[in-house]
Amino acid sequence: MATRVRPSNKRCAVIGGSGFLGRHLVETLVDRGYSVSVFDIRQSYELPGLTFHLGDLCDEQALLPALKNASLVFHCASPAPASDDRELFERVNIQGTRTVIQACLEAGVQKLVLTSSASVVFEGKDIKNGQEDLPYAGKPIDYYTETKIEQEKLVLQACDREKDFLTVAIRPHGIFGPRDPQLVPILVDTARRGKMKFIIGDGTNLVDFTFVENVVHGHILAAENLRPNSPICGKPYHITNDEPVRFWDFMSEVLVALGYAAPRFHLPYILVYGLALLLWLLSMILRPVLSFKPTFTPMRVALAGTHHYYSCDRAKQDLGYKPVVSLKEGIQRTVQSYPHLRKGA
Ligand SMILES: NC(=O)c1ccc[n+]([C@@H]2O[C@H](COP(=O)([O-])OP(=O)(O)OC[C@H]3O[C@@H](n4cnc5c(N)ncnc54)[C@H](O)[C@@H]3O)[C@@H](O)[C@H]2O)c1
Ligand SMILES: CC(C)CCC[C@@H](C)[C@H]1CC[C@H]2C3=C(CC[C@]12C)[C@@]1(C)CC[C@H](O)[C@@H](C(=O)O)[C@@H]1CC3
Repeated sequence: MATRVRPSNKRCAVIGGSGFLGRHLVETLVDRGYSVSVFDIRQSYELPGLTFHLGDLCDEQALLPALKNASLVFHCASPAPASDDRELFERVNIQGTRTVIQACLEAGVQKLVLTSSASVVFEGKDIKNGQEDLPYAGKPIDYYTETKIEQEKLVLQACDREKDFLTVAIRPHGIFGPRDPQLVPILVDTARRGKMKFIIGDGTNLVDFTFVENVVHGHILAAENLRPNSPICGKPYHITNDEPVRFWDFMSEVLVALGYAAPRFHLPYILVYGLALLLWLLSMILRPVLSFKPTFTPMRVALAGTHHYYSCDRAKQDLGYKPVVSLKEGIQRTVQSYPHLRKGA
């Protein structure tokens, strides 16, 4: 009779390990002596001793070899928010997450750490020092957020001590850092096209931007504290830099450090939001004949013109979390990592 090998608790799998956050997570896990296997639809780098498994997370048979002998799985894969593709989000974030849970149970995985998002409670209205007990957004601002909500519910509800399967969700907000494909590149592209002259609203709205290494730190603490008797089982945790900053100050600091002018002229929030909504509707109606992607989507305008910052007190208390890199240092390290995005480069 075959005996079931108890997976080593230093053996883990990272689903989405080729992505921005996933790769930072993988590198830190390897540094800390974990044996890591990466599952992704693409391979974006190589590291000695790392095993890559290429496949779609919606395919359980493709997933199983990557989870073999792993006691811990991090799920940080998602289609990019900018794709705005409802069918893709539903397939990957909802159906795919069901498949991930099923595959974990089949492979005997004991812990699943999901990368969720603080946006699961954001409806485009101000959130100041939001706690984890805020209700999920009743009217999510886009399909990405809508499916992140369902994904988080699936993972947290799957937590089952009887089955020896424990889950936890990390909700980061506004991740930035070296190799980010989103925040700084989109900002610079907008500036290069001369569209970063305006501040949406009065410019005093506070938001969280979180340096990627702090997000990684939160994930690893969650994994290491996930035990049958721990209070973190089945719960979500905000992970932020714990330094809310004015959205437009952050944007200006990054732009100026890369050689671009900071935005100066104010435009009323409601006007820009209305225009963004109109453009988005037009792009939907014209989709069959003309494809264009507006820079100022309703989601980006809402994020640029409202307060959205979150308390990470629960993570401090239950996980012993404390940011390891300050906002100032995070911005410096990020800017230095993008020489090709400097003005004139
Ligand atoms: N970037 C942020 O500001 C931010 C903030 C909060 C939460 N998050 C969450 O963090 C996670 C990682 O985000 P990121 O910014 O690193 O994104 P990313 O696009 O850099 O990484 C996502 C990875 O998932 C992979 N992937 C997508 N679909 C897949 C599929 N069907 N099968 C296998 N792999 C697939 C991609 O190839 C990619 O490597 C996501 O779950 C995202 O929702 C991101
Ligand atoms: C065109 C300008 C007005 C703004 C240019 C910068 C934006 C591209 C970013 C500013 C805030 C960012 C952000 C996200 C994407 C990029 C921005 C809109 C997320 C929506 C990405 C997905 C995450 O889950 C969200 C989160 O909860 O952290 C991000 C929120 C901030």
